Amino acid sequence: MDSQQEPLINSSGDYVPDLDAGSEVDHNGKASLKQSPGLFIWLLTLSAGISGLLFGYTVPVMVVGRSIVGAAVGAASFVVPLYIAELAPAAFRGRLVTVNILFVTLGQVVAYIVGWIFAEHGSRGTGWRWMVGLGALPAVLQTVLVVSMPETPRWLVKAGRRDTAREVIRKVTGTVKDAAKTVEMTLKNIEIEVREEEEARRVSGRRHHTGGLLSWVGPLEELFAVRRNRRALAIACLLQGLQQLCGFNSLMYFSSTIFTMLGFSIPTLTSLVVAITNLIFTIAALLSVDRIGRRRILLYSIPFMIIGLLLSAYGFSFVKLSTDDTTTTVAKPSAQHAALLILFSIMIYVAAYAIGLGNVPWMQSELFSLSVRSTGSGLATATNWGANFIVGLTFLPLMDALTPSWTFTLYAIVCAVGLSLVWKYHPETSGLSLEEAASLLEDDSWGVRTR
Ligand SMILES: O[C@H]1[C@H](O)[C@@H](O)[C@H](O)[C@@H](O)[C@H]1O
Repeated sequence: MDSQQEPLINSSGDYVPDLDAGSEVDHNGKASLKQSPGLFIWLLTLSAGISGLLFGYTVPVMVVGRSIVGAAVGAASFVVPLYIAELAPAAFRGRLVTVNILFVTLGQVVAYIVGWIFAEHGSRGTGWRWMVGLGALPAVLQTVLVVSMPETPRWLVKAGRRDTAREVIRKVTGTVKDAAKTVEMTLKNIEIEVREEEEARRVSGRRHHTGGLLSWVGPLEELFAVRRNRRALAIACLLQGLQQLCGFNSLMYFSSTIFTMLGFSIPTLTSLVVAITNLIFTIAALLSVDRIGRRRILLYSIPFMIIGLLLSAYGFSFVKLSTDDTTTTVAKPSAQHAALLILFSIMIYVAAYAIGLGNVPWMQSELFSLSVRSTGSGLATATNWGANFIVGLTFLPLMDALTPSWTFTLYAIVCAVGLSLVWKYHPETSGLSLEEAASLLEDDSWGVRTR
């Protein structure tokens, strides 16, 4: 497999199903997260994909296998944060969505370790099959757990199952002070929003197809026809696009290639440093995102990403490299300081990413009102995987064509543009109920207080 096939296999398929999954969950009371056939399709595709990777002997079969796994992962990456956001109490929503990302980053660390163990000690012929096959274990665990999970209260209210919705809210609220009052208020807010949306739809004359193949048309129309929905979509896609176009996953996919070029003796272990930094700072985000706020945490962290990228660009200007990953070009001793500088600046970049851009975009569902929440989140997730695909495919060619220094500078420019757009358009949504957060985008300043 050459360096061009590798990113193709890495990203193929991940963004394909998100739109579909979006309409599956919007459903207007006809399907649900748990009962939907989506779950079973997801499981089937995941098993089929993993089998393709396990038993495939040619690159095309592997691309197909990886695409199928990608389809399942794409759907899950959008449904899981949406489900968490709809279920979580406002004060903990950011933290709970970040728990999901924490497990993603933990999974990445485990994957690196498994990869390293099989690369060092496994058989050359079959070791890689174990690497991909072991991915089935967490999927099976997830399947077992999903069966016992409740529907979200918002879906239940829309489906006319008010008492069950109250029961779920009660369970989630627990025994906090004034719990009974909180439960009734939450339920009332959801009901008001559902009623207002039905009323708005009636006035505008828009009709939603309930269920069936065309169930995605109504929410899609409404997403583009209503100003606040368009704004929500613009912000969600901006963040998801930025999360990938800032270049982070080129480090995830190619850090061992980069560290080999820099002359580190065990590049897989050095890459592990990247994954572990990501994990540790995602924990920091978990502890602070609801307190600091989504907007502020992005405004504080993206400048450090820019600094990290520019420092690496500077470091790369001292090292002469070849991006051909089949040959190991050991850097001269004079370049060793530059290599350490690059490692250090990459860690600054990764830490800053993990605190902000790594997780805030996944809180996208709080920007959308209920009727378009899953369609909007689906489109934004598709933007994420689309951008991921582009970055995976272009990283090595860019390193060749522009030099590593300019490639990292380019990512810094993307971050700077993103930072200014976040400053201008991203409102603070932390601590607000989903209903309050979505209504922020009504006003002309997009809910942004720039002071
Ligand atoms: O939020 C996650 C996380 O930051 C991962 O580390 C990254 O690989 C994913 O692309 C991103 O969506």
